[in-house]
Order: sequence, then C-alpha cells, then structure tokens
Amino acid sequence: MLPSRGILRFFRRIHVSAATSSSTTPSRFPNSRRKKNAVRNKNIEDLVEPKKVKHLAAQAIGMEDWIVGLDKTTIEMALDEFMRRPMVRQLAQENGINDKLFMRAFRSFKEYCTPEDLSSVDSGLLILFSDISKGEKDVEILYSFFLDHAKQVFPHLEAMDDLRIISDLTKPHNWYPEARSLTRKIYFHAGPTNSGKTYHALKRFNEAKSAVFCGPLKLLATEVFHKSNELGVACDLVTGEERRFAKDNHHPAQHLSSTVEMLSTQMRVEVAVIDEIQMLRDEQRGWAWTRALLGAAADEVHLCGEPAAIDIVKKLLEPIGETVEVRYYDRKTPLTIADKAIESYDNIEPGDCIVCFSKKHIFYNSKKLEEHGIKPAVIYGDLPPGTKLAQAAKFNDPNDPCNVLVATDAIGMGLNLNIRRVIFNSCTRQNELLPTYSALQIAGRAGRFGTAYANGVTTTLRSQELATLKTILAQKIEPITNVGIAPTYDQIETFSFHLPQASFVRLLDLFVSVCSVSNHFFICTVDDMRELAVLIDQIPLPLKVRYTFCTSPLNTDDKMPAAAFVKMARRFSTGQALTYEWMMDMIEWPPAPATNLRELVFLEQTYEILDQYMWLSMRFPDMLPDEPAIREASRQLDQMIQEGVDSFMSLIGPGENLKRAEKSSRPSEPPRTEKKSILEKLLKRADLSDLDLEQLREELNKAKK
Ligand SMILES: Nc1ncnc2c1ncn2[C@@H]1O[C@H](COP(=O)(O)OP(=O)(O)OP(=O)(O)O)[C@@H](O)[C@H]1O
Ligand SMILES: [Mg+2]
Repeated sequence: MLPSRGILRFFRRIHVSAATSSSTTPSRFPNSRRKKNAVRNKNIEDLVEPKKVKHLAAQAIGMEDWIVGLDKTTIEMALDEFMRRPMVRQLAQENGINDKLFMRAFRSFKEYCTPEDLSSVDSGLLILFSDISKGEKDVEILYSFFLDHAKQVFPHLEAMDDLRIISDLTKPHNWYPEARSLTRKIYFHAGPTNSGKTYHALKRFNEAKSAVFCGPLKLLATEVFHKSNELGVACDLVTGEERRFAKDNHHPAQHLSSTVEMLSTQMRVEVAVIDEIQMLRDEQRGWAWTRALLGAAADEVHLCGEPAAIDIVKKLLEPIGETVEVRYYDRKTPLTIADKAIESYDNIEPGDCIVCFSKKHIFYNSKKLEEHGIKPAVIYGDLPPGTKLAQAAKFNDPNDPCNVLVATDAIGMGLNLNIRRVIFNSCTRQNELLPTYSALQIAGRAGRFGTAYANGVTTTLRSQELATLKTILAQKIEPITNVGIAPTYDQIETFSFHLPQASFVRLLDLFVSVCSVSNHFFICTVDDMRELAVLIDQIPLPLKVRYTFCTSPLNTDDKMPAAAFVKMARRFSTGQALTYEWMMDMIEWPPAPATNLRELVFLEQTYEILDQYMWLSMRFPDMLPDEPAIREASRQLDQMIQEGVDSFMSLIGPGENLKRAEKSSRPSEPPRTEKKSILEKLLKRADLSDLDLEQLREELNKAKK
C-alpha cells in the first residue's frame, strides 16, 4: 500500500478536498515500491502495550482483621489455580482475551495482587483471597476482578466490539452514496496491450458532455490532458501535486484527466474512464482502482485492461446490481519474441529500448551504449516529469538522432513510445521472477500501432535469459481473485476516538490487525504510510494533518527528503507558514549543476522535496502558501536534471562508482543479486558473450586497482 503500495501503503494520494472536508475519500498512495504488509501479519495482542494498573491509595478500616493469615504465597497459589482452570480460559476467550493476552493480563494481575505491602491491594479482592484460602469460595470467583484488571491493562478490550464494527471493510460499495444513487452502465474494454482499449474508451470520453479519466501514471494523465485539449475538448488536469486548467480556475472544464488516486467520488459526470483496471490487484495502489470502480459517479464507466480482471469486476459489482458489458479487442500489431538475445551492444538498433529494474542498471547500460557511440534517452521513476517527457519526446522524434531508450518499467503502462524492440536487461525484479502480466505489459510497449515501428519484438540482453523470458511470456495470466482496499480517513478517525491514548502509528497497526475484509479483498500494504508516521510520531499535529502528511508519496528510504519531511512537519506544528524563503534556506538553494552521478541523485532528491511541498500545498494552501514560487524553482531544477541526464556520459565518467549512486537511489529497485561474479559464472559454463567479457574486464580492472 501502502500499499506503495496496502491498509494502507495503502493510501498514497489524498483527494484535493480531503484536508478541508470530512470527505470519506480514502487516501494515499504509493509509488512503485513493493513491500509486504508486515503489520498485517501481526495480531492485536502483539501490538497493544499493557498499561500499568495502580493500587488504591486508601484501604477499608479494619481490613487487617479480615485477612489474618493471608500472605503472598497463599495468594499466588490461588492465582495459579485460577490460571489453570479451563472455565476461566473459556470465559476470557468470550471476552476477547485470547491465550497470549490472557497470560500478559494474568502476569499483571498477579503482580497487582502480590505487592510487598498487601494492604495496598483492593480490599474486596483480599477478602476473596482470604475466603478462598479458607476453602469457603472457589478460585473462579476471582474472574470478574481479573476481567476488570485486564480491561485496565488493555483498554482496547472495552471497545473491541466498536472497533470491529468501525473497521469492518466488508461492504465498500456502501461508501459511495453519489455513485449508488445512479444506475451505472459499465463497459469493460478487454484485450492485450496495444489493442486500442484506451483509444476506444477515450473516444467516449471526448464525446461526452462531462468526463473524467483516471490513469495509472502522471505521464499518461498528462498525455490525455494534452491530446483532449488538442482535439478542442477543454480538459483540466489533476495529479497529486498539481492542478492545471484548460482555461482558468474560475472556469473548470467539464473534462478532467487525473491520476486514479485523485478521483473525486463526489464529482458527477457522464463518462468515467478507469484505465489499467487490472491494477486492482496491486499490493500498494490496488485500493485506488477498487475505489474508482465502486465510487465513480458516472452514468457510463469505461474500464480498460486485462481480461484477467473481468470476473472479479463482475463479482465486485454484483452486490450493487450493476452488470458489465465486455468488449474484446485483438492486438493491433504483431509482437514476437526474437530467436536471439542481443549479446553485444554492437547489435543495438534504432527503436531499441533496454528495460532495467534498477537505476544502477540504467546507468550501466547507458554508459555501455555511450561507449559504443550510442547516446540513449533515459527514463526512470525518480526523474521529474519534465525530464521524463523531454526524454520521451527526444526518443519519439524521428528527426532527433537519439533513437535508443534505456528505461525502468516506469514506461510499462499505457504509454505510446516509438519502440520496435523491448530488450529485458533481466527477467527478475527485486529478486523475484517477473510475473507474466508484468512482462507482457512491458513487452507490449514494442511495436505500438501508429508509431514508426508497427512490428514489435521482444528479447533479452543476455542469451541465458531468453529461455526464461519465453517461459514467462508463454504462461497464462491468472484471473484476479482479490483486489486491494483501504479504509477511509473517517474510519481511522472514529477508531481513534476509542483509543485516545494510542499514537497514530499504533492506531494504524491496530486498525490493520482488527479490520475485516470479505473474500474478494485484501488490505493494501500500510508500510510506507507507517514509515512516514514513525518519522513524525513525536511531533504534535492534529490527527487529520498527521494523516494527510503520512499519505504523501514521499520515499522515506532517501535520507535527505525524509529529513526535510520531518522539518516541514515540525514547522507546521508550530503554526508558522512554510514559506518560499524558509524552504529555500532549508534546501540551500540554489544547488550546483551535477558533475557526477551522486550530484544528479542529490538534485533528484531536492526535486522530491519541492514536489512534497507542492503536494502538501494542494492540501494545506494556507500553511504552504508559496506554491507558485516553489513550482518555478522545481521547474528550474527539472531543467538542471534534464541537462544532467542529457550529458550522462560525462556524469558517469570512467571512474564513476555506479554502486555509490545506486546507494542513494530508491531501494525499491535493489541491485540484482543473481549477478554473481563473472568468474563464478564462467566456472560453470564455457560460452562467453561480449557482455560477459566486458564485465570480466571491469572486474579485473577493479581488482587491479
Ligand atoms: N482504431 C484506431 N484508430 C487509430 N488509432 C488507434 C486505433 N486504435 C488504437 N489506436 C492507437 O494505437 C495505439 C495503441 O492503442 P491504445 O493505447 O488504446 O492501446 P491499449 O490497448 O490501451 O494498450 P495498453 O494495454 O498498452 O494500454 C495508440 O496510439 C492509439 O491511439
Ligand atoms: Mg491503454
């Protein structure tokens, strides 16, 4: 969730109005990192902290006479007997105290009943112990005292029923009254990549009187925004960080292109397009597609995506009584798998795109290409949008000498680039084999209809991976059975009323551990949101502000942006506005142009901080009032980064340590671990490719130094 993905990496982006209204919009989410929801696997008893129960100050007069002969040992014996009774355990279970909690509560109870000075114990209890020691009462009589004590130790027990009701996420279709007031017509444009799914949905988008497009990427939303306006259909753009108007903010257009997280479920339109609907399955961002599917308040909802999502979409809409009309499309141009891998950079041709899953490999391949006289365009997730667009435009321009692209799978969704051949640098991402749907998405970028190269080809860089790619691509895409879901802010807030002492981090953990979802859903990963929450846990902020801060798409793995995030939260908490001057002072503006990769990464991270400002400014314009000036600074920075990327070769340089640059990059893309020492590999086999030889040369040179 976070997803991010996800309860919650779940929430990556929050709706624009969320900070100012009590909207039921869930929030957040994620960037492309994939993490498991560690919190989800914990039980509530692992999360709650026992509270210390104090003894009463005053005691009943004459107590000493009633408890003559009672001592600590007698009490301990009675308690141990109590603890062993099956009936006691059963009663405890019925009160929500499972075995683990029972033992923790029991230990506390025992400690409470046996202090150094027995007279500080509750007199009613002492009398019971006295009666038990005389055989006048059974130990089970202690249960009500134990239960009271357990509720003081674990206050959540008192509110358990309420907490379960609040965190019941089993009927998410009921969260969207606006959509439920309509009988929506749902169309599913299904087919492989490059089959015209988005094209057909966008046709309806442009024909309609009012419409919203929900895309998976900022780049795609921006493409739709530009294309619609070029067609004469006035269209605004909304992403997490920006709102652009076809005309001006006094005249919002009837058409809106946005990233899926930004959809307002209160906005009534004729047509809603939800692109890449199979993203419902995404561990971090899935919640945003589920929310859009159930919550888009449109007469017609057009879904575009893999046929693997058809059944689950039908199931999700069943309780609402909405039916789905499926329209199938075939791929418009052929896509073939090459017989041979690339093997040598000498075999790189115009229209080639090398797809890598880490920045290190982006840099490595760019360097190699430039050594072979090829100057590639470069696209990866951390680049600012202006740089990405400029690189894509350069690559797409038939008159530009740049005709080779090196990119991460950031290009994997819906984009139309002039690629003839998609070359996989590797078939594994984060040490896991690429899933078939992901490999098909990426390979599907080759041979886009209407581009210079109609016949798409895919292959690998190294021959030993080609068979793996073939196997992956030959597999059937499994139908999607579960979709992501995330709670709304209101649910978290109500939860907090019952647990006023709990910090926000604990609140999140408790929510994830208690909440219930039905069969077709999973809670998106909360980890990214939680990481942000941990950073600012000690800073006093109202819940809604804290929540909003934590739903921002900031990457906490990068130290510099994380530190800036804390400083911004701290300043916010003092009630002082985050001004342009303050921001510039904090980031020591202006930065120097990058002369090496590390400095380029520094610029990217500075950009991330400015981006964070713009994101927060959309939600708290009064506290972050200088968005225009910050945007201008971010534009300048985008330009500097663009120049840096354009002169990649000089940045990488012969002695540049790619590992060091990678270290500062997102660990969402860790280095490949399967890349063993080439010497080890050679020991196992006899064939040697050019790439192997080059790697060997490098390793030997390094060893020499
Ligand atoms: N009928 C058509 N006439 C003209 N151009 C078309 C037609 N259908 C598709 N195209 C163009 O072909 C390209 C691929 O189409 P589109 O982006 O709709 O494919 P898709 O199925 O959505 O692919 P993906 O799964 O990768 O998102 C686009 O540039 C689109 O404009
Ligand atoms: Mg598409």
